[in-house]
Amino acid sequence: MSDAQNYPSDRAALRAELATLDQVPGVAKPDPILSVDSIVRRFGGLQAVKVDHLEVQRGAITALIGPNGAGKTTFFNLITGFDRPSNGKRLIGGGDATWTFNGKALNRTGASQVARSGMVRTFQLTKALSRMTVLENMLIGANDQPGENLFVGLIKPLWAKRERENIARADELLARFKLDTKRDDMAGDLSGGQKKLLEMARALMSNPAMIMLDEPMAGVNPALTQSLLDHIQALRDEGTTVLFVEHDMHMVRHISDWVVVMAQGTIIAEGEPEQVMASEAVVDAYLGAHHDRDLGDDDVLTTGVIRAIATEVEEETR
Ligand SMILES: Nc1ncnc2c1ncn2[C@@H]1O[C@H](COP(=O)(O)OP(=O)(O)OP(=O)(O)O)[C@@H](O)[C@H]1O
Repeated sequence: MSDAQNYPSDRAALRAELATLDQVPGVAKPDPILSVDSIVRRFGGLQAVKVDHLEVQRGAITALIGPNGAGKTTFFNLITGFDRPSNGKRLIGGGDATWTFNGKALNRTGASQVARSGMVRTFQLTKALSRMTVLENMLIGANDQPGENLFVGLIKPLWAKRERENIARADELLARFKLDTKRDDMAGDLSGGQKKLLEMARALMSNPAMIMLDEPMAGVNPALTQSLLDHIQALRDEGTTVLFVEHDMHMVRHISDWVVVMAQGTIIAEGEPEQVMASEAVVDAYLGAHHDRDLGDDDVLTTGVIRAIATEVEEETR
């Protein structure tokens, strides 16, 4: 995590810095790793995304929340090169959508190049390749697979060394995510939660500066919830920037340094978790679609409860 020295690794210092910002949509960040301008995506007559300006703070955990259909996944798809803006410069007569990551313009960049530039993502529905082993899935995540570079691919000692390094990195990550005992199992045999962990571990194979997680908690049983939270916080502590979409408000409250709220394609609020989630506009926008959601009640699933369940299950499966 090469950028770690460039920003405060101490969470309190980072949050204190963020607390000084105006809590308004599009507010400038002290050290943005991602900066997005004027991005629009229409599907027929529907304007799914219209973001005028957004900056994501380097080294922070930023949550992107909003009701179903707010445009969160579409926004992820756009900035990671899996979709193109309706006002992209690539299009004839296109407009002015621009976004830069680590100072590099990405609006003309395809998905694989975006990943190479250090911004990797996971998907709402896990994309573990079920007929490949867990280790093989991990190796797909490496940026520099031997077969990808013709020169390296032709010279056996070079690719053999690269392959060994990639396997070592995969084993290290599998151990970290407690998937090492599953290394040679088919990915299709993993539980839903383990597939989420595998996807996150695979995304880390390329040592990204920023990881984007689309609903990391969806389909994860409570036993693995704390483990996922711990992993995400550990990433931030090591200097990786995290941007995640999530409907689980407990998770958002517990681990985010900053929260961005989307509704009907636009950013309607951003700020510190406690303040944003208490704001009337956000509660209105959110509860409009989620009458059953409580943005503030932490009584039911406290971190302590989750941790206790996680420990129990871990002991059982050992
Ligand atoms: N490929 C597509 N074709 C047509 N409409 C689409 C397409 N992708 C998304 N949309 C529409 O764009 C809007 C935004 O969808 P998107 O999936 O980005 O929302 P979201 O905030 O991620 O929702 P959720 O929280 O349910 O995942 C929705 O109205 C959706 O139906």
